Amino acid sequence: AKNLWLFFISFSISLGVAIKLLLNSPHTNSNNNKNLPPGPPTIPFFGNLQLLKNKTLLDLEHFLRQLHDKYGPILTLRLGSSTMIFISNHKLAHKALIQKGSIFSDRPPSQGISRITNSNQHTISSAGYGSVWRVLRRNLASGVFHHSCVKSYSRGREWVLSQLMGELRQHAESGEPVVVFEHIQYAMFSLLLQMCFGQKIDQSTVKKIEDIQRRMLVGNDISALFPRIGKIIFRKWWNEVLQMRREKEELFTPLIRARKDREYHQDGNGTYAFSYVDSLLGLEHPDGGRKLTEGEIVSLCSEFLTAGTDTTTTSLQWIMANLVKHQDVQAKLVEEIEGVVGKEAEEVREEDLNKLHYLKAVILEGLRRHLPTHFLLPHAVSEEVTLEGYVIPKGATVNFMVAEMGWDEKVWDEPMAFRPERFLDGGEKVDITGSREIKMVPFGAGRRICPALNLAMLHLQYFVANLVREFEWKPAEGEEVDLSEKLEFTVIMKNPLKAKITRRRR
Ligand code: HEM
Repeated sequence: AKNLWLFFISFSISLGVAIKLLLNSPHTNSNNNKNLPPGPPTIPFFGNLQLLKNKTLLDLEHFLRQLHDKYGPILTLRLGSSTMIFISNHKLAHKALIQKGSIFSDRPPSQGISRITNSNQHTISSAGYGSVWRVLRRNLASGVFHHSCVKSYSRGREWVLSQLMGELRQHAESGEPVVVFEHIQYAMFSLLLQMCFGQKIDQSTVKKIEDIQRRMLVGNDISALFPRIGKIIFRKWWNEVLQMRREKEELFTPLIRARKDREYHQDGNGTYAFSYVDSLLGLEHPDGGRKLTEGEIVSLCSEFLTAGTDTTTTSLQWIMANLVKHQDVQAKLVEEIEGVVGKEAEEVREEDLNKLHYLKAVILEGLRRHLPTHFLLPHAVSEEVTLEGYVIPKGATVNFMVAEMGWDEKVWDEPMAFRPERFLDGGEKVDITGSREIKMVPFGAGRRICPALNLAMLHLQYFVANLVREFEWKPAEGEEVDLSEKLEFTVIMKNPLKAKITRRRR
């Protein structure tokens, strides 16, 4: 069984999703007589074994869709003693995440090896709703992602963009089709590494860190199935993960120590004002005011990189694929950009982005139609609570099917079409934070909303604008853009986009 709910990967997965959820929600037998949300009949002791037939999260999603048609927008599934609630409807999600946000913002406890990789739930995404989470999240959201701090990385973004453009120009000149995913993934990774460690990192270290992050993500945490004895039964696997963790510490620790005694200033040469590590080194742990340990900082940096790269890269690829498929949308976007920056400008600058309304509409449509994470990370309730008259017991895992919400025919006109115009003036108004109402919430909503929402939007706008401004994107010869989905850590393109690019100006 796979445990890609280990961390961000809760978005991905297989039949193990169900099993892992079981482990995340112990001691819920006492829920039998409560008025839980409806669901299919269960087999005593085992629960809904049909869940296990779903090999991937995409299968599970299809299965859940059928159940929602039958039982309504909120349903209960059980596996063993675990209770899992699934919510597919935007109004209910709003009630839970916003109106009852203080109760629905907890996380299920981590099991197995994930306790080691997240330093005992000392990362933002894994921490329960309490003081550790609050301190870590505030540090990231209002420190590192503060407008002025994000702005101080604009030179980093320019540098990464120029590297990316250099690689793509070679393809344009040779006429070789480009598999854009590989290039944007590397670019996004180097960008986040700079923000994390405050310095440009050489290519071979970037590759090594990328590799170790990936290996840890795809690993199977079988040990989580048997929290008490997993370490003994799956000794080999356990040791492998510990070894990977050591490798990660060896790579990260020198980068962390390098920040310890330095002045934070921008020297114009790739050293940036204030990095994530700098903020963590200055942070006081809520338990007794101690500093964070190096191990905890490693886990937090790792979370930062994982959370930020796959999500953004996947979204970028989906958006570019749609621009290749819908040449009219691409042409309209180029026209808008050229109207704002002029035909000969070197690049689309960050200051220009706010003037590009169609660009924003294209990004939003990309996020609505091809959400990289079809589910939010699993939530839990901090106390028993009622929702729509149903009891949500403490210990249950609450899962929000956010992709479904963006495809709801009752909310969206022709939801499966790619039509950015819907977001233009006079079109469908949307608040992607979901505070007022939920229509599409690619970043979640409420207290656990993605703290990097603005940064992620900036990255998407900046890269898409520059990619289409510099090159004309067409399908590679003999290829069609195939929008089939495949689940890895996020929902990616089954057949990665292959495009032929030509420069728009010399
Ligand atoms: C297109 C890009 C992105 C998307 C679609 C996205 C989406 C999400 C979603 C759906 C969640 C879960 C919310 C919940 O459980 O209710 C989340 C959480 C989180 N994201 Fe993002 N994200 C993106 C980029 C980033 C970036 C760039 C970073 C950091 C560098 C980041 C850091 C985090 C963190 C730390 C959390 C955990 C928040 C918490 O539990 O309080 N994300 N994101």
